[in-house]
Amino acid sequence: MATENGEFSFNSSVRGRFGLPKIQTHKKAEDVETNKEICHDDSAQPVKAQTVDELHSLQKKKSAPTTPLTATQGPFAEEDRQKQQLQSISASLASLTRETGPKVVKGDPARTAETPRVSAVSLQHHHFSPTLNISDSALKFTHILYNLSPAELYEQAIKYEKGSFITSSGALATLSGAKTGRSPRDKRVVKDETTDDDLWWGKGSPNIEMDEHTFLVNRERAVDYLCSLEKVFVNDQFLNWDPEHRIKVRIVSARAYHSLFMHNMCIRPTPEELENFGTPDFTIYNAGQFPCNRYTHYMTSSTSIDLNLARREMVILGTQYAGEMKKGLFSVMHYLMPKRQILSLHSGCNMGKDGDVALFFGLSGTGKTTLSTDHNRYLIGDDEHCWSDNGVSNIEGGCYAKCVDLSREKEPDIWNAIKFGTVLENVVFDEHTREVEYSDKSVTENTRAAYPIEFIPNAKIPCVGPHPKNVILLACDAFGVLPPVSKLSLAQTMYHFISGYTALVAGTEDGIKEPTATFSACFGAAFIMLHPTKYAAMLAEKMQKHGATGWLVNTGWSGGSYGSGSRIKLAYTRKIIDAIHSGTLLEANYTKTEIFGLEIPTEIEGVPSEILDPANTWSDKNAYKDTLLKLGGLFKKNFEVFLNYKIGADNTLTEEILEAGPKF
Ligand SMILES: Nc1ncnc2c1ncn2[C@@H]1O[C@H](COP(=O)(O)OP(=O)(O)O)[C@@H](O)[C@H]1O
Ligand SMILES: C=C(OP(=O)(O)O)C(=O)O
Ligand SMILES: [Ca+2]
Ligand SMILES: [Mn+2]
Repeated sequence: MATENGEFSFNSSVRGRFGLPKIQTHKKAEDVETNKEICHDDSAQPVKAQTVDELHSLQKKKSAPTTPLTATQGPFAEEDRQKQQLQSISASLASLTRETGPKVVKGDPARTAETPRVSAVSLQHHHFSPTLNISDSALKFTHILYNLSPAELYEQAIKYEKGSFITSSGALATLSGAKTGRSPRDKRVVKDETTDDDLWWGKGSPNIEMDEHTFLVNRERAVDYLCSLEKVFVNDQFLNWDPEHRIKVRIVSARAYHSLFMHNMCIRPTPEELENFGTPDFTIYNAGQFPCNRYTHYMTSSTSIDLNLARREMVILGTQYAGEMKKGLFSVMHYLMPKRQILSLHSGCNMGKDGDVALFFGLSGTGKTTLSTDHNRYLIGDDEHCWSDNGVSNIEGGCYAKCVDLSREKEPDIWNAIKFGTVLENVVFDEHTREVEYSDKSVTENTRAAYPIEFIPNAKIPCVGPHPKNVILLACDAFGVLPPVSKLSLAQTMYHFISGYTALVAGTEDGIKEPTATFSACFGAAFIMLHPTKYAAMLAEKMQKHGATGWLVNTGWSGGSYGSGSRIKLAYTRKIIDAIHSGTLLEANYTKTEIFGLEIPTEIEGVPSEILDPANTWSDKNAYKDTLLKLGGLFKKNFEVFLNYKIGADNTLTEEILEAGPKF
């Protein structure tokens, strides 16, 4: 019987009639003699604690210092280092109008009694006159949760962030709030003397200008918001596995979800690397819960993602979608790397047992993550890479997979990566068993899993490889007229790279919708900073130099457009990709398609031959021709803006590229 306070007890009258016999507690004579009055439950030693607090303190061991102190460093070296680290963080969080950075202290404010505290540190601008007004925020402490471990971040998320739960496989389910995808129209880039000349501005460009002053207004808003909190998360991590071109990034955020996401997505420093981290090369201020002020110049919504290349800072206001941080840093790399003659790529990348590397370009949802994650190959990365004279390197330390309709059978490696440490965004799960229902789109269709790359069993660590042999352009063609695979000439590869086509179907719920074509230069116009032809010229030069072959793979529809046809089976696409990797497709027989002039193979092992030419798969031949012409027209129209550009130093290549588009 349950009592009022939930305990369970027997009714005494019931016990009287049906209960167990009473336990006899008479002392035996021998026990009294040997002084064993107490009845022991077990023979183990009792704990060495007098209080519960003392007992709890026994549970946690202090992390061992990683770098042994040398004699010359002296006993205070560790304290000095900690102080320097906190000073650097206080400098990052300093208001630009007041005299000091915030007083920062390491550790969880809820556990100050048990956290070994380094004395509070704040950055002093000694050159400022002391008459400058001190604000209330300068009188309080901001607790810094610095590079916490996944376990610590789980605890923070579950304790303080609504919508955080552990799923049955051990992943951390989170909600990203009102925004469940990126907000490209809310991106702003500071236009100053340097960027005015360097960057791509105007029609088609993702770089919408803002001035330095407005950036500082938003930066101050974010910093004041973050410093007003009791605690903020700070991640110090790296980008780019190429040690020569590694970038140090600091992410300041207000949510454990954001900190764990970036822990997974950026390269994680070793404890030694962290000790010598020093000053970051780039800093993100993520104040996503707090909106921007729409009375501010250049603001057209309550969301603003602001990039200032001169200050090497990014400010996020009004969106908690975590992908904004990783793709924001990607934009930065699209500026920094080409300056060093390194090509930055919106592509997945993997490598065969023999060292053959393939790149997978494509817009969101076309299959970069799915197809670069291949059980028979080494994964170098799923989304962002650099191609330098040394070969390829992943920019990131993790993967960000779409989870909608995820199945263990079709994508076992991604399925198995969703375990303890993985951030699962916006998924729906059973409230009791915490089994995730991947087909449920109640929150969003863009459900995601972010996990460290080593969660994929055949990840190549370090994530670098030799020069690519195959460059695969992925298009999810919802019109259903592009062939499942075509072999491209260099000029065709450039034409399709600059076009960056895909066609997705917006809103899959009510009724059949027309597919809408998207053209996104370099398969990532939202992230490039220079004119598309700059990246195209570098890609052409590298492909030529290293003898890479270009391919166009349609991961979208076959046998009709969205609504009448069906999506090409993932198993078939995998067979096509296998044939590209093995080199057998290069040796196949080819025929040429009309309009687009694409070379299509007549046979591929494991793929029904009749689907290789889309003309065969449509029952209504007139509808096929009309749709093909329609898509060709869209390509032509999109390319008009590129007609007056030269690609690289070679005039003939430019002419060939213009010739490589659809003809009718
Ligand atoms: N034939 C196919 N090829 C590739 N992906 C497919 C195919 N059919 C269905 N899909 C699904 O399309 C989605 C591709 O998304 P993803 O790999 O995350 O794209 P990206 O990384 O380019 O954004 C996955 O959910 C995958 O299961
Ligand atoms: C995170 C993203 O990348 P992708 O969809 O290419 O995986 C995104 O575009 O928001
Ligand atoms: Ca993308
Ligand atoms: Mn992806």
